[in-house]
Amino acid sequence: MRWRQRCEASVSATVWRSARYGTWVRRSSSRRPSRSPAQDAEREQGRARKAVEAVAADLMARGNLAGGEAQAVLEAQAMMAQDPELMADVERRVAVGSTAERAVYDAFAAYRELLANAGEYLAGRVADLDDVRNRIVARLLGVPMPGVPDSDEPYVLVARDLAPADTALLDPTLVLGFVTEEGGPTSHSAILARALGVPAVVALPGAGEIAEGTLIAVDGSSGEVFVNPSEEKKSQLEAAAAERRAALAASTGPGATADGHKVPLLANIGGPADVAAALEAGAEGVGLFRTEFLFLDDSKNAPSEDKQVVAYRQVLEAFPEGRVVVRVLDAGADKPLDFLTPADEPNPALGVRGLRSLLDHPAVLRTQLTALAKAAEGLPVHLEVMAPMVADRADAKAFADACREAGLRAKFGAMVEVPSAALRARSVLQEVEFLSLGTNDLAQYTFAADRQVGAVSRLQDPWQPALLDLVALSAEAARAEGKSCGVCGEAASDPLLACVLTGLGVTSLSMGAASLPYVRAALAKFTLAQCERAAAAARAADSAADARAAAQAVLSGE
Ligand SMILES: C=C(OP(=O)(O)O)C(=O)O
Ligand SMILES: [Mg+2]
Repeated sequence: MRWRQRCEASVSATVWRSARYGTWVRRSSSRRPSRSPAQDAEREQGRARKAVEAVAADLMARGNLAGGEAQAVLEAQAMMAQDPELMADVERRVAVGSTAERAVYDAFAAYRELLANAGEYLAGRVADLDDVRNRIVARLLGVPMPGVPDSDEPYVLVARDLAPADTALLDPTLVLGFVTEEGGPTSHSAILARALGVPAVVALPGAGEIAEGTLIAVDGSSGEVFVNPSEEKKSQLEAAAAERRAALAASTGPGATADGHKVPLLANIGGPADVAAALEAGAEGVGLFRTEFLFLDDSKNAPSEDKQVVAYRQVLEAFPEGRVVVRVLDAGADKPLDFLTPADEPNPALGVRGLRSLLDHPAVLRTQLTALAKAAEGLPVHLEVMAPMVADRADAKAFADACREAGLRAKFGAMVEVPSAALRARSVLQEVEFLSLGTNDLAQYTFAADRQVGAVSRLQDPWQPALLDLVALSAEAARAEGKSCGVCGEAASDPLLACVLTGLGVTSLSMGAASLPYVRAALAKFTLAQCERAAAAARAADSAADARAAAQAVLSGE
């Protein structure tokens, strides 16, 4: 039997027996607690506060033990637990009669909805929030915390989903791989699996049917899980894994092809908390700083200029002399904000979002640009600022004018997320100095396939030749204008596709920190001419699957 699911996590393979994550414990604390009225509000509020503090301290302690990327994730979780607004909400709910556990559950539910609707990146944090809630509720109920199985034997962990707090302390000599039924490419279980260096396949339908003790092979590079694999399959996978490990170990320094064509490898970050992981993975800078996180605390008002200056400066200081590309607020559609996004749009993805929304609220854009200008003052960093959802030259001009008016000393750029901007890239480039391809939205608008609707995910595949054509058009236009054109959508994090994008003429690649070593190793294996041949072969195909196979065939010399 063989399951197949898109590659979501690390790129190596393992063959071992499965063991199940303690889901019963998880369920006991993730179920909504009953609503028996609290007798003594003050006492309940005290219990809630104590539980929150204990869970935050436990998460911090686990982070200290784990170090590295896991520490940043766990510290972010501890901050979620201690969020003053959440605590105030819990106390309000207790004051009107909830028990502490029920109040925690309901307050987290409200926050959860906000995150889930805030776009792919932030939606990926929902699992972390759920875990914090489960831990607090478990403590209040006096039941054991969620946890991984105790075992002296190495095993492959099969779970509905994994919490960072458990994943962080896993011993990679015991846990040889993960398979989860839930989660996504940006979920922390996938990210931490990559950091641990074990193969993982996430969001695999039917994973829960794998019985404890079954022999399974997990191929993180293809996203395949083989149940009871043949001897031949086992040795094939083991040989491929050994080869990849050797390539990864040899991959350091700036991104470049085998013949020295430089392709700067940059990190996508969602805020200062992601900087440590980016540096550790050797990011040469930041290619996409999503600034939406700053706007989530208060859905009614924009954050003050001072608050923004502090957050931006923290990021800029981390990359002295490096390049940091900041994207101005991308509100609307999958990232709605009450004070900016019209409530009654019949089709929000085609409505007032991204730059359109900022041009309708010039004061919000002005504050953000002024804050960026102040944050960069006196720093040697190469600041670049770009706008999401630029459709044409007029959009690009309006953005560049706003940047100039704010006194911003930076390069101004346009994201290419709307097909019209790719088709008329040379015209857009008359107003701005660089392009950055947001392939997630570009796929959505090219194929009229909502990125939040699973039923049309076939069309969201960045290997679709039509998408590759638009990438090529943008890169050619930038080259003709002597300007740069990077990719900051998910496409850049697929090592094989990264080689194809390079062959199409893209000048930098930006991705989640965890993908950087894999992309760096893949690029270093091939010359620019090979990447160009792979790109031509992919564009000549008629489907995403054929494009991938054609590029693979060229690069493996078939
Ligand atoms: C990078 C992109 O932006 P986001 O995913 O934040 O919309 C994109 O659309 O590819
Ligand atoms: Mg986008």
